[in-house]
Amino acid sequence: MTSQTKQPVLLGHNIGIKFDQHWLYQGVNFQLGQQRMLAVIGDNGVGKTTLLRAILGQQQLTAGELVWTNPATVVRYVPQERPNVADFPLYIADFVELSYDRGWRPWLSRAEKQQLTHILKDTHLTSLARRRIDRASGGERQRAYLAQALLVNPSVLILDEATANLDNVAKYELMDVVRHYRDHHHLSIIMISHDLDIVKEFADDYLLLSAQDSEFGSVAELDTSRLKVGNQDHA
Ligand SMILES: Nc1ncnc2c1ncn2[C@@H]1O[C@H](COP(=O)(O)OP(=O)(O)OP(=O)(O)O)[C@@H](O)[C@H]1O
Repeated sequence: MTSQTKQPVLLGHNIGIKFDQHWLYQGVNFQLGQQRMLAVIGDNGVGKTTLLRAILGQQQLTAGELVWTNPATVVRYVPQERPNVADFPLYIADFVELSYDRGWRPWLSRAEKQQLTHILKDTHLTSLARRRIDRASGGERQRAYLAQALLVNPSVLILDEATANLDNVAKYELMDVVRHYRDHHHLSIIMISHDLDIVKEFADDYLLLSAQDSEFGSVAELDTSRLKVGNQDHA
């Protein structure tokens, strides 16, 4: 069975969102397939982040529904890199392990330590584990956010313009790790991006949001003439 014929992880049916009597969009249909990368694209202000917020349960839909095939799906989020946001006096390894809910235990279990070591290696942070996060480069910090999200073995990862503000090398380093987890760790991904090069290189499917006629399809068939976006993420 190919990943396309597997049961989808998330279905969006006839979704509409309205603020102050104004519809952002209506009749939006899409699906997130297992081990697929879905790019959410569209003009500034069309409502991409609002849709992600709905997927994360932080925004009510005005119409339609979002259906998780498995309601216990573990979802994690990687934000946009913002210079000076990560102003923590923490080592990268300590920052990454903040994901663990350790309860009353001040230490990590052996399995947790092994998982941390593994994730730091996969995100190319092993040699940087004792570097302070506030002194890391933007690309390193973004990989630390990614490592933090991956530490708890999510089945869905949401990237909100996660490559914005990164140089080309750092963008591809980050997305290569995401792709590896899609292919080898059963991860499904939803990413907002204004970077068409990244979308074409890494995404399988796209959801083009628009006030009039949103469109869902395979990236291989994406007609880029409908897009105003360039190949650069914006801040
Ligand atoms: N809670 C809210 N109440 C009223 N309007 C809102 C609310 N949340 C978002 N909006 C409006 O909805 C529109 C879509 O916002 P959103 O941030 O989802 O767009 P976007 O496509 O992610 O934009 P960008 O590409 O610029 O990041 C904007 O005009 C925003 O001001």
